[in-house]
Amino acid sequence: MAMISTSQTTDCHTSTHSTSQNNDCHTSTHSTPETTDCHTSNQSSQNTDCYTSTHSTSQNNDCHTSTHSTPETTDCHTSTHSTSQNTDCHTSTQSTSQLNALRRHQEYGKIFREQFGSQYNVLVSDPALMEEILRTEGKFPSRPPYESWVLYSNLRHRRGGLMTAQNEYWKKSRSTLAVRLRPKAVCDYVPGMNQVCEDFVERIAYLKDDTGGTHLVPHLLNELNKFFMETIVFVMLNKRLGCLDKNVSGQVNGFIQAIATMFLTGHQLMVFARFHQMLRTRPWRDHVKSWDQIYEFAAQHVNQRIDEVSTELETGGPPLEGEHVDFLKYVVGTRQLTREEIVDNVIEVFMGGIDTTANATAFLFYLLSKHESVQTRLVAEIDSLLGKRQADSSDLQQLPLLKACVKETLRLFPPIPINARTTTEDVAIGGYHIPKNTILMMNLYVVSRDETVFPEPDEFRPDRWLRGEETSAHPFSLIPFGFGTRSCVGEFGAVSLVLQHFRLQKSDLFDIKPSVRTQLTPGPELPVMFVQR
Ligand code: HEM
Repeated sequence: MAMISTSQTTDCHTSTHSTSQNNDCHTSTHSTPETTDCHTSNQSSQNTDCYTSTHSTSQNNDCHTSTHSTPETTDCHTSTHSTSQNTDCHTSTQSTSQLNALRRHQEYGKIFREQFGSQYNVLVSDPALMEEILRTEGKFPSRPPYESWVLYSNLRHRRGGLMTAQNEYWKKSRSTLAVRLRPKAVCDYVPGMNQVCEDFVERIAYLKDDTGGTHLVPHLLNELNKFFMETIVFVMLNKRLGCLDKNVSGQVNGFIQAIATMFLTGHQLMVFARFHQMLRTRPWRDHVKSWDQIYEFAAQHVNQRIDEVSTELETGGPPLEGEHVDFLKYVVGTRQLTREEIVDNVIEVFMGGIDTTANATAFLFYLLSKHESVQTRLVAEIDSLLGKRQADSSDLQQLPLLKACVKETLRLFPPIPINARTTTEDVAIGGYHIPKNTILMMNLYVVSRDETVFPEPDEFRPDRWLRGEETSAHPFSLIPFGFGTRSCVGEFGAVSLVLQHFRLQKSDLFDIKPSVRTQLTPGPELPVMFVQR
C-alpha cells in the first residue's frame, strides 16, 4: 500500500488544494469557474463503504479531468501517491479507507462532488466550510441516518430514536433526553460511575496475562465495550448489568455480541441496504436478527425501569426543584414520549454511546502506551491532584493534560471520521450552489491529518492543546462530537482511574490495524500492556 509522506502532502496542499476561497488549482482550471459547481468524481459503484468508496480515476472524464490543466493535475496526482518508501509507524496505523479519503481530497481539493447512483454527495475537508455548513443549518438539522437502521425500524413499525429521528419527532426526543445527558447532569452520577471504573480496573487485573508475561488483556476492545455499556446503562437506567462480573451472564454476552453483529452488518449494508433487504441477503438477515436481540434484551430492562419510576412518580409526585432525578424518571416525568418512543430512544443512545467511547479509549490507551514521556507527565498530574482518591466531577478542569490527551486522541482517531448533513433546501457553501437533498460529508479525519491545519499532523502531541501552546487552528478544525443542536449528547469519561492502577506500555508483539467498521476502530486486540503500578 502506498503511504503518504507528510512533506509530499504539504506540496500537494499548498500547490494545488487551497480550496474554499475558490482560488485553488481545481477551481482556477475549471471551465465553469466561480460559485457554480464543485468538482465531480464519479464513484465506481459497488463499494461497501460509502465514506471511503474508491472512485475509479479512469471514469472521471467529466468536469474533473476534462477541465483540468493536465500538467498540474498530474504533478499533484503523482506527488501524493508515489511515496511507498515511507515506513513511518504513524502512517502505517492509518486505515486503508482513511488513506483513500486523504488521497481523494489531495487529488480533488477540499470540496468536491461525487455522484452515487442518483444521489449527489459533496465532500468537504476544510474547517471554514464545515463551520459554514453547521452554522447555517435550519431548525431541524438532518443527518443522513444509517439506512439499515431506518429499514429495520420500518420493518418492526418502530419510530427509532435520536440517532435516526428527523424533524419534529427528533426535536421532541432531543429536548426530552439531552437535558439529563449534559455534562452537568451526568456529574450527579459520578460516584456510581467511579464504582463501575473500580470494577473495570479489577477486571483488567484479573484478565491481563501475567503468567505468560505479555501483560496483554485479550479482546481489550470488547472489554472496553462492556465497561462503557455498564456505565451508560447505569447512567440511563440506574442499574448494573453485570458486564464486568468475573462470569458475565449468557444474556449479557448475547447482547454484547448482538451489538457487535449489528454494527458489522450495518457497515456491510452501508450501500444498497434496500437491495439487501429485497434480496434477503445474509448481511440483512443477520442485521435484523441482531437488532431483534438488542431490542428484546434492552426493551425488557427499559420497560422494567419505566414501570418502577412510574410507580415512584405516582406515589411520590413530581420531583422537587433542585432534587437529583435519575435519567429515566426525568424522561417519564415529562410525559413527552410514549413508552415505545422512550424504549427506541434509549436503545439508540446506547448504540450511539458505547462503541464510540470504547474505540476512543482504546486509541487513547494505545497512544499513551506508545508515548511513555507523555504518560509519565500524565501520571504525575493525576497523582499530584488525586493521590489515591477517586476523581470527582470538579477534578476534570484541573487535569489539563488529561483533557489534552483526550482531544489529541480524538484528533488523530475520530471514532466518527465523517459527519454529515443532508441539505433541506438549496444552500450556498464556499460560494458553490448546493441543491436540496445533497449529502454534505465533513471529513473530520482528513482535516485532522492536514498539515496546513495541524503542524506535524501525524504526531501525538497533546501539548498543542495546552495553554500557552494552544494550536492556532480554526475552531472547527476539531469537532469530534459535531456541532450545534444536532451534536453529540454524550460526554467522554475519564481514564484517570486506570492510570492510577496501571502503567501502560506498548507491546512489541504486534501493532494496531485501524479500520472503519461503521466507526473508526483500532481492531479487537490492542498491543497495550497493563503493568501494575
Ligand atoms: C468519544 C465519544 C463520542 C464521540 C466521538 C461521539 C461522536 C458523535 C458525533 C460526531 C455525532 C454526530 C453529531 C452531529 O451530527 O453533529 C454524535 C451524535 C450522537 N451521539 Fe455521540 N459520540 C461519543 C459518545 C457518545 C455517548 C457517550 C453517547 C450517549 C451517552 C452518545 C450519544 C449520541 C447521540 C444520541 C447522538 C445523536 C444526537 C442527535 O442526533 O440529536 N455519544 N456523536
